[in-house]
Amino acid sequence: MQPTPDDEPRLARIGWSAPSSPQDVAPPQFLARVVAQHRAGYQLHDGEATFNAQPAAKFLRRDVDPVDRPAVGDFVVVAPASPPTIERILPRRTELKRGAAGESHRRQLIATNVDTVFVLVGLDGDFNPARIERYLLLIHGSGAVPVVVLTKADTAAGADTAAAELRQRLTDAIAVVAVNAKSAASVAPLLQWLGPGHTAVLVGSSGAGKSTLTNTLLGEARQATGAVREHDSRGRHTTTHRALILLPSGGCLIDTPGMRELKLTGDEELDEGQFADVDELAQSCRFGDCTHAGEPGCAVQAALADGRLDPARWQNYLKLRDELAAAADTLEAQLRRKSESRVLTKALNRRLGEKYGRH
Ligand SMILES: Nc1nc2c(ncn2[C@@H]2O[C@H](COP(=O)(O)OP(=O)(O)OP(=O)(O)O)[C@@H](O)[C@H]2O)c(=O)[nH]1
Ligand SMILES: [Zn+2]
Repeated sequence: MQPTPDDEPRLARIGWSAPSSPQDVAPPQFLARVVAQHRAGYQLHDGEATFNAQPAAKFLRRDVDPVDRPAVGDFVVVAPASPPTIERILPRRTELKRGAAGESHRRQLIATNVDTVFVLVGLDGDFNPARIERYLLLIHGSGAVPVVVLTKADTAAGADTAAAELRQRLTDAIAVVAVNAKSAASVAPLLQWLGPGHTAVLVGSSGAGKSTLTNTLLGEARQATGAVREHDSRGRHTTTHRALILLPSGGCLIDTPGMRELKLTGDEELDEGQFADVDELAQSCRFGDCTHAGEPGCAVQAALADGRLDPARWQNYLKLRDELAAAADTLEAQLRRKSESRVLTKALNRRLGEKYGRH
């Protein structure tokens, strides 16, 4: 059974848009959205209120891949037990991932069913086109649409030039909007990505204006006042607040701490959309494995020579490729260290076994 028409407005508030295939939700089970994940369980929103829920036992089995567990943004089928229990995850429209911090090499899901990722960059000291391209790379493949939002356009000198330069550097498919994040009129162009049934996230470094923009979109200063500084069990600060923000425009924003720290994992590939022209050139080189470093019949060098390819753009492509390669190397080194430490442990156990007769 599909959600009844009565449910639609309620679900639209939490970013629900009609699924491509019918979802059977048999009452008393109901649909809700994961808005936060805590050590102790999940926080869900049913379009009217938030409540705590537990995952069904099947999600906790050790052999379940973490990406197959409920994540922030998921629409889930809930059984109204005490506590309410997440029984099923509905198919995801999009998946945003990042490299896991620390030991693990696994990629972590940051959020699902996100339609738009606003990449916030201040037009002040923060402005760094290369970092913007890294963000775009991360978003590429997630299914979400990136929009670059240049904040502080009201204070920065040369804002127009910077925006124009960035537009030239990026593919036309990526929107670049310069705003004063404090002004409702100035951020109005962003509302086209924030209508009913739409979900967006804000990413960008500290001070880029994420809270400011959120407040302006809300029309009230709720983000700062709603945030509470808490100590978790390891004594670290964690900011807890509502992770799913329902906007007056009908859309919603997901804001989780993890979202704010997107980073490269080495798994990403160069965005074909972003460098379609370069890829096309590279494909017409005489040698399939052309390194474009001076081989005969190199289409890239030819295009550089006759001005069809901008040298800055080519440098940029190379730099990004190197960064990706470096990230991939780091990943590989991590994996190697892990397997080496396993081998060392085995050797140590063997020596202990020989010395003390243990096996
Ligand atoms: N004039 C102007 N100031 C802005 C704009 N955007 C942000 N600011 C200011 O920049 C500072 C940082 O903005 P925040 O919204 O706190 O930045 P944030 O991205 O939420 O930062 P974190 O919470 O550390 O991640 C604040 O003092 C804002 O008032 C803008 O478009 N114009
Ligand atoms: Zn070549």
